[in-house]
Amino acid sequence: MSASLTREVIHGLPKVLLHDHLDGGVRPATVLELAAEIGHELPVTDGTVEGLAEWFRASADSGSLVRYLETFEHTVAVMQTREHLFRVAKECVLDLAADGVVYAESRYAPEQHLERGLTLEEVVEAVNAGLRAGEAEAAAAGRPVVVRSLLTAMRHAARSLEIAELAVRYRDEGVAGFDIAGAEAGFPPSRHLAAFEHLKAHNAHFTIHAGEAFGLPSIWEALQVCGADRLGHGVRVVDDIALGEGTVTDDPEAANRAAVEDPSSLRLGRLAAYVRDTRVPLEMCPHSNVQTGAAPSIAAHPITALARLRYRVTLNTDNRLMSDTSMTKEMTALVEQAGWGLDDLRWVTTNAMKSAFLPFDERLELIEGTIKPAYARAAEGFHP
Ligand SMILES: O=c1[nH]cnc2c1ncn2[C@@H]1O[C@H](CO)[C@@H](O)[C@H]1O
Ligand SMILES: [Zn+2]
Repeated sequence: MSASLTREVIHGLPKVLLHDHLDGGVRPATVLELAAEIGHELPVTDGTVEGLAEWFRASADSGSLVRYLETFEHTVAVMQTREHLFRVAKECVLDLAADGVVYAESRYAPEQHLERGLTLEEVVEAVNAGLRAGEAEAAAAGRPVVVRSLLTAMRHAARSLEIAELAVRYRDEGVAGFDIAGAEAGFPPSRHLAAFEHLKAHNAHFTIHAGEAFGLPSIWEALQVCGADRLGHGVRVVDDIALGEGTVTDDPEAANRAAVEDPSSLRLGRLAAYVRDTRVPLEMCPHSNVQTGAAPSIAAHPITALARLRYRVTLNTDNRLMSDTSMTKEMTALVEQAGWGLDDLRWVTTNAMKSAFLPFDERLELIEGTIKPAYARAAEGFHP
């Protein structure tokens, strides 16, 4: 089946994206134009869109999360006014719609957009307005997409309670939840307990970047101390899955094979079992992980073993600009390099929709009304 599952077919499939950074998906042409407008100096001087796009990709391709994150300086710099935030948010929605995304959660850290005098509220309102404008334009063009935002607090900073309060205040105006991001090592999520307590007191949703650059203690804290609804990445849960004398982490390619041929040869530790038993959604981002060194390659990415073990796996882009990716590209890479088929793509899409921070009835409507029928039609195409 996967032989005819071409990039074009995949492009036409509905997709659900839970983990996409607004400041990680700015169009390179927009970075170039806005940087010139505000006088922000960019690291490449040839003045071409291609040169800048390549600079982001290559700089992010360092094997280090810290260096990957340094590139955000140049997108955050051009997202400091109402007009610019509106434009970036609107273009994000249009780009996602063009990629076949039908539901997305776009995250960003309001505290990073105050350099030119905006308040936190003004930042959120400008992004919201841009998202709504993008939805309207995409719908008018026949590509309807629902986009909600997640407000991120930076884990090295100290504003998480304020940002959590902001997320609760704007929950009925398009903000679906909260997130913690930034360099992981040395900044455990438990530093932000007050924020999580506030969210729980108000029955609000949150996810935490955990188990990306740092391993099991980070995942354990995110779930058992903080109470996260989902895990951003979570890929290092495989440190707690034994294979032979070692773990999946030691030989992920062998683990992917073993998960298909003999799943019982993979033995889950207590934490790995807890994550699977309680159906914790994993927001997995293969290309980003290869760039930051969290995974060796697409073929050997643990997403395949975790999918075969029936974890609640979702597929995401993380940062479309830095990781030079899209949902179509993530899906196509798994089909071409990791043996995924149409059933797998439908499954991760449905998993993501089930795990969205959107009211249950709205999730169900997208699953029943949009996702299932489109995948059923695609499946017929393979069996005429
Ligand atoms: O993969 C990631 N891991 C941790 N932090 C990230 C990742 N991608 C982006 N950000 C951080 O999240 C901020 C808000 O969107 C970005 O500015 C970046 O610093
Ligand atoms: Zn991320």
